[in-house]
Amino acid sequence: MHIFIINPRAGNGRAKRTFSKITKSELYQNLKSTYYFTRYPGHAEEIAKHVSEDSEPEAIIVIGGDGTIHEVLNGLENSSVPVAFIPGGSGNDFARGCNIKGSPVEVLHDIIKSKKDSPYWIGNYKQDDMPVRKFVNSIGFGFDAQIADTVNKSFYKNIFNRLGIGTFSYVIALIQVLIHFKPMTIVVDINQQKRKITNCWMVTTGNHPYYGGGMKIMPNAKIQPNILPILIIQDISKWKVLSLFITVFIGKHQMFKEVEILETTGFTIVSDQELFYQVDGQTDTCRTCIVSKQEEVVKLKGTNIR
Ligand SMILES: Nc1ncnc2c1ncn2[C@@H]1O[C@H](COP(=O)(O)OP(=O)(O)OP(=O)(O)O)[C@@H](O)[C@H]1O
Repeated sequence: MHIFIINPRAGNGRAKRTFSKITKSELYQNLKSTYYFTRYPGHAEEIAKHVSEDSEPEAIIVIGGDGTIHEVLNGLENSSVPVAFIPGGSGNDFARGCNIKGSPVEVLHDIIKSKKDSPYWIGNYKQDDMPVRKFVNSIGFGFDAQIADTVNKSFYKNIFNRLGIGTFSYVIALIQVLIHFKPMTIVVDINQQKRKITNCWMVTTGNHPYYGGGMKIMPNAKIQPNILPILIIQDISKWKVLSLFITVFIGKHQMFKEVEILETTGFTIVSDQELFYQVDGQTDTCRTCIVSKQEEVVKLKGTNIR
């Protein structure tokens, strides 16, 4: 039995339309399957928990965006259940990172016909005294989190998404945040060494290179066990931040001397003040956060991970 979880709100209804196209295919009609539409934020997590606890589905097929796959992988109770993803969101960085390409029916074909699952190493994060959760794409603290928050609350996100230029929202939000942003002072424990970073703009890590709808923020990140690259930006002028973010799209921002990328197995970030963070595009605040790579793999179906 294949189980579809569809977020009808993802991509302004794109996921719903994608599922509707799929249901018309012979491939779907010959498949033993059932489906669930999510009804509210957090529902995909509940559905994934329930179906992976109570049964052994052949695969859970997610149709949505990064927020939906984030919820499903956080709800997954049984890591032997394979998961597959058909992009239907607005940013779709997870699909980009896993090299999932083609029309929805082609992607479904790859999922159903693939003989081998690909391992995917997700990350864990633990904010303050909250339970450990998982991040699928990236987690970032500071400037990028404030941009994500501004985009999520903006009136223009849906307009640009509908026009197919969703990344433009990030450019506008970047300028809005840039005007008021105050760099932070944090302590980061990386590779058993504590560093106090003053005038810090952002600290970000990811399981693959992409975020913000295609920005290659972690150019060297690979889908791999144990290693988490960490990117730190500090002591940079506001004008330089603008030019830096232009180069992020082609992954060349490493050439700025204010950008540092280190390899870690995990890190802890501590701040005296509430710290904005984004995880897979959703935002919140915390004072401390422990970030690491999860040892247990997620089994992915239908990807072309290189
Ligand atoms: N029925 C629903 N009504 C409102 N929100 C929902 C519903 N179902 C799920 N959600 C929420 O929708 C949010 C956005 O979903 P998702 O991130 O998958 O789409 P997106 O934002 O369009 O894509 P991306 O993150 O790739 O840019 C999720 O955080 C999820 O909690």
